[in-house]
Amino acid sequence: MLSIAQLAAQRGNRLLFSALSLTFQAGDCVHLRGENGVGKTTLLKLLAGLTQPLHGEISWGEQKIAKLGDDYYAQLHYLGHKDALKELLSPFDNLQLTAKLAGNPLSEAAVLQALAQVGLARQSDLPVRSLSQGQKKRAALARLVATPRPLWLLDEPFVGLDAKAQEQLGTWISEHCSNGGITIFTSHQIIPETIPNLTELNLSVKK
Ligand SMILES: Nc1ncnc2c1ncn2[C@@H]1O[C@H](COP(=O)(O)OP(=O)(O)OP(=O)(O)O)[C@@H](O)[C@H]1O
Repeated sequence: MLSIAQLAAQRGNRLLFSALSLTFQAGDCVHLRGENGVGKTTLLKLLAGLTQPLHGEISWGEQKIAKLGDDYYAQLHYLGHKDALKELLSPFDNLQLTAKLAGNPLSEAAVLQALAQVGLARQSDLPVRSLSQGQKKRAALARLVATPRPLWLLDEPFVGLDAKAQEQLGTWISEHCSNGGITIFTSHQIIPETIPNLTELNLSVKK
């Protein structure tokens, strides 16, 4: 369970939201909505432990994430606007390196299988800089399928993907939540119908 209590966030000198209290249970699949600049990315970064709140607490289970540190990071996948890929390395090397740095090394077969699942079997050895935007997004998404983690925090994960890949990602999100995972994602796009049980959280009306 992920919970936030009396959370307030400020960027620059602007208060984005305050007194935000929410609980996300196992199986929750949440579409974080709201107008540009309302603070959706900021909230995802706070939940990922990448930035600090002005006030309030975020807890995973019974413990504060600030206290859990690496034990909390090992529970989540965060995919931001930037794909966090090393442009000179291949999708294969990127995925293997990321998994190793996170303390979950993957076998060569597991890396290749994940890349095949995201449709990059033929591009697995090309430098990321030579891939299209959608292929780069797929390379980043390979982390989700390669290493199971209960919490997925995804910022605009559908951007750059073709219709089929959007549907596929929708299916993975849906399966993840059906299996007791939590997914919180932002999207200004139409959500694929492959995510049937979606909760909407509009940050504009929570402010
Ligand atoms: N590093 C920063 N320094 C100062 N202000 C920032 C910084 N990052 C974001 N902001 C401001 O914080 C506000 C919220 O930004 P955020 O990216 O969280 O919005 P968002 O709801 O995700 O928007 P969008 O729908 O456009 O992606 C914006 O007004 C933005 O200008």
